[in-house]
Amino acid sequence: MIQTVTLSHPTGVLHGTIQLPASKSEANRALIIAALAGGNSTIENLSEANDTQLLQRLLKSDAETIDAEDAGTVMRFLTAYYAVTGQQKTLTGTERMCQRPIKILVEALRELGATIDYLQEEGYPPLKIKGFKGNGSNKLKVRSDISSQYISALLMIAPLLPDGLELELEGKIGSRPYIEMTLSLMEHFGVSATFEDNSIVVPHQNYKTATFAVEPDWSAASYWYSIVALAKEAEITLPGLKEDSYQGDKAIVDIMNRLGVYTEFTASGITLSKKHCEKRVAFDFSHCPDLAQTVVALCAALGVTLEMTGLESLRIKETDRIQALQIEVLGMGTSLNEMTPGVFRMEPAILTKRELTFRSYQDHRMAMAFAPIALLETVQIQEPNVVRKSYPGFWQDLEKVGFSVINNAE
Ligand SMILES: O=C(O)C1=C[C@@H](OP(=O)(O)O)[C@@H](O)[C@H](O)C1
Ligand SMILES: C=C(OP(=O)(O)O)C(=O)O
Repeated sequence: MIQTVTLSHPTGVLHGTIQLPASKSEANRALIIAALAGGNSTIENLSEANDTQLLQRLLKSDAETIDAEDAGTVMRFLTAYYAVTGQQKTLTGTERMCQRPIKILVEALRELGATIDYLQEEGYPPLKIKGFKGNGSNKLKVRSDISSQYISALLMIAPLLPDGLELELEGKIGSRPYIEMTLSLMEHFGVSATFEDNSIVVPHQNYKTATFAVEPDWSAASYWYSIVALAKEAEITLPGLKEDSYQGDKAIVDIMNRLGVYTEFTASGITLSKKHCEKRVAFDFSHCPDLAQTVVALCAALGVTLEMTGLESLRIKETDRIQALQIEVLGMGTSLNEMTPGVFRMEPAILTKRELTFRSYQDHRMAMAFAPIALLETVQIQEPNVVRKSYPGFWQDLEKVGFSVINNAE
């Protein structure tokens, strides 16, 4: 039996204030660093995202077998955390998590002295973390064009290594703002590092306890930008969002300024309102990959010609997000095609027949990206519970601004 949610909006007119969930990316870094710091740090506004609630539980768990479920940062960050703290653990996850590569991180940790075995396929979870014997190595070359999470995981444990760590990043540095977020949170907890060109140096040092307040999630804000863009009339206030945020997904401000949404920064957050929308846009998602689904769904709904680069990392996330998008936009009468390697293009819809039932592929961002289309016509989203990963209250927030949200089982 497939659970679905049926969405519509009676008027297309929306005004309201929405308190976004806290950033799971910031929260999960703060949890790992606070655990490495020892003592009693305080993390304020900890995210209600399942990825964060899960990590908080697992860090307190004495279990030998740890299930990271579908949470990438939990899997990657805990692999490094258990290694450096010498904890013997079996680390597993969902079927999809065991298809998300982790070889780059495991090989780096092995070079530093960790003993880690693959329990099934070489290069993938589940892992058996068996111990750590520092071997004096503190210089690593690590590929940075697959996932920044490997880099962030190594950086957070780096100050505990006897001689610190010197990382040389090889290849294109993807999702760079997440690496910078990691270094910023490390600094907040007393650890200094340098990041010049493709080299990051973290001397041996101790973390200090601290108080850290997690910001509201800019990735979650992207769905509210889409809602304003598709509304007949709208003014939505999102308290707590800051222009000088640690989060790279604040890039949504400039992206959506071209797609019909104006952002006013106020002392208490941001207020979104409608403005002119361009008919042809091009964006590079190399440093904000989690925004791509939001933008594809919106441009398909608006009939905007969209060209995109920087989508490589989407293949190995909660689902193959490129393939999922290519399938789902077909139901909207358009297609997303790779014109040349790495360059994707989507033209305005040419078909009028629209089958607006969207699959979510066990991916929270597929469900949330396509939901705003309910402002144009009734939409069904399958497996709506996937939003718990980052934004458990998403459907309830839609109801706060007048959406009809009907849960049903097909
Ligand atoms: O470090 C993080 O918190 C994240 C990094 C990104 O992954 P990649 O670095 O694999 O692109 C992003 O997609 C993910 O949602 C969260
Ligand atoms: C890819 C994501 O998260 P993770 O990699 O941590 O599973 C996401 O939240 O879009």
